[in-house]
Amino acid sequence: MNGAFHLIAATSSPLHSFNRFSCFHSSLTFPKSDFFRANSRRLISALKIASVSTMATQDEVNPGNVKQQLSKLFEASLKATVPNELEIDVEPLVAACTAKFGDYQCNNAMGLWSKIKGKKTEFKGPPSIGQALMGNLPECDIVESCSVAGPGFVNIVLSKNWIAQSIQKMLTEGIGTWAPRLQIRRAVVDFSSPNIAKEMHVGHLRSTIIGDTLARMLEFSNVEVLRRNHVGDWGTQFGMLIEHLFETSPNWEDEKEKAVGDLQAFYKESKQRFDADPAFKERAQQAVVRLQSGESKYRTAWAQICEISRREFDQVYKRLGVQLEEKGESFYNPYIPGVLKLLAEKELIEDSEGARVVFIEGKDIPLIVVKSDGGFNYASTDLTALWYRLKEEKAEWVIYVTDVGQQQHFEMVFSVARMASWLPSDVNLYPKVNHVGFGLVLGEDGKRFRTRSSEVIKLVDLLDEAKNRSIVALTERGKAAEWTKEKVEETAEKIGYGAVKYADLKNNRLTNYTFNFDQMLNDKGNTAVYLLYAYARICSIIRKSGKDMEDLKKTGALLLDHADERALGLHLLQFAETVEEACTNLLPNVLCEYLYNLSENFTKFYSNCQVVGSAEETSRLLLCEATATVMGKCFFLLGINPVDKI
Ligand SMILES: NC(=[NH2+])NCCC[C@H](N)C(=O)O
Repeated sequence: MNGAFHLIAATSSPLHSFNRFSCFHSSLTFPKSDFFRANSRRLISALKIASVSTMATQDEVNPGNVKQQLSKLFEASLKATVPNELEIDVEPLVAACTAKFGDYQCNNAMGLWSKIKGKKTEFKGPPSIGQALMGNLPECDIVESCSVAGPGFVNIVLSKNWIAQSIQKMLTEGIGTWAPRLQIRRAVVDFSSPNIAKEMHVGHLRSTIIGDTLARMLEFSNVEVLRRNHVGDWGTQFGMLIEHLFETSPNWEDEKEKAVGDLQAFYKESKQRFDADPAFKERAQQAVVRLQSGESKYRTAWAQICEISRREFDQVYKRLGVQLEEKGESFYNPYIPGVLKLLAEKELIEDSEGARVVFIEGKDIPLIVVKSDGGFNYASTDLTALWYRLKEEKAEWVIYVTDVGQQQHFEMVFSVARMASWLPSDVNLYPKVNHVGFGLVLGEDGKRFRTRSSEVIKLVDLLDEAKNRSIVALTERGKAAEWTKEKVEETAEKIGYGAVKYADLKNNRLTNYTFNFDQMLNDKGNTAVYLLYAYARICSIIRKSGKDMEDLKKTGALLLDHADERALGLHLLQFAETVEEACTNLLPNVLCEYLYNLSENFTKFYSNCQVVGSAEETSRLLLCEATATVMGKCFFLLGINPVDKI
């Protein structure tokens, strides 16, 4: 900002756009319309407000976030437009748009009109408010021109030089400068969280994939993320497992894994005995008590069973490249009595039919925190875990990724935390909690995704199949002859696992999604395979140019003269606000959609603008580089490993 403010010249038709730089520098000349004359004094004060507020908030605003930057400008304009004495506080409503009059739109006029209608102002309706909002915009480098359309929408055309400069700045300073600015420092993401001794199923796969992406987006936003695997390692099922182990393998301690064999089969056997044999059931219940009271033999057997499960889970995490830190249900167990005491002191706990419960306003059923047999349950553990995360780990945002079926459970746990004042009553304030629910994974028959014999699908097998199918596809493309076996395998893993992740993430997470290998591994359409190919193509354009990109970034200039260059540039610049939206609203599909559109924009640019060998080669190579940088970051945030050669 150069300190001098430009005012805007209005044309006779409010629908007609005008050039923002068509007026003066140091002297203020007002447009001829009556409206602007009547408002001249307020315009000047608006400009003063604008200069102050921009300075005061400068370092909070993300330089890559267009929406945020425009909102700041409209905030100043709103302050100037709404007479102070009305005491109306309005948030700027700025959104990207595809209207032919602009790139962004400010939609405040109608809402504002409904608030001031009938009051004494000079406004005659939404269009005149729109005009004023436009007229009161502070001068800036961002906007090229504005116009008012229909019921007061202010359309904004961004300056292509500003778009180009912002991209070039990102190229030299790094894409980290476009990261969201969140108000928090530490978050917990509770995801994956399978149950020990049971199969990790496709629901856990969804949780793992979605949770990892959310954690990555938060980490990109410079938030410290505690990636928590809240494994189910403390249920009553351990009584039957341990008892079965002792009875079937007296030498279990020496035999270790051999004693258990296949954990799922072992679980099934012990469950069958538990259901069929009352004497065994009795012994199993005794075993739970002895385990929970800390008897060493029982603890050792428990740890051994957990270890076997853990190793199986790790095979899945390793394939997916997902980091998690296990703090299972058992971790919180010693803290439960203390936490319940805190709740009791606040008089939140009551006796009900032998159990201890918390009644929650607006809910028909209470949250049971101590069962009638005196034992703790899933809810007592989750309440305690939440307390621990907020109070001990000092997390400011706790996010739970599970299927939508658990929504009610989490709503109740969150309500109790609010009743205990661990959380503010305003759900939008930090510390904050969110349940990130997701729908079912369906098979092609439209039913729950299972094996033909209706067993739970082993995730390792599923991922292996994605990889093997990718090897077949690469072989068909002649890569097996061209590349080493390792390279084929590595590429197939990236494509295969990437395809599974993307197929899940691209849907709105709340909807059920159908698992279909043919669809997700198709190289056309909105798939990871298509996107990975697009990325590899861009890398190869840059490689084949033979230019030193680091050098070009410093010496070359990026211009966006062709319409398709401008469209691609604008889309690149919208990365910052998109990732912020995906992250704050916990919606990875928003980022997927962005990535797909980016690839489409690039294709259009590349088919209409010659890159290598053209007069604009330097600028266009920089645009290719920026596209590869943003795409690469999107892949990273989605947990997909790109390949630069396919
Ligand atoms: N804090 C939590 N409750 N996290 C989710 C746990 C998911 C649970 N183990 C399940 O498999 O359904």
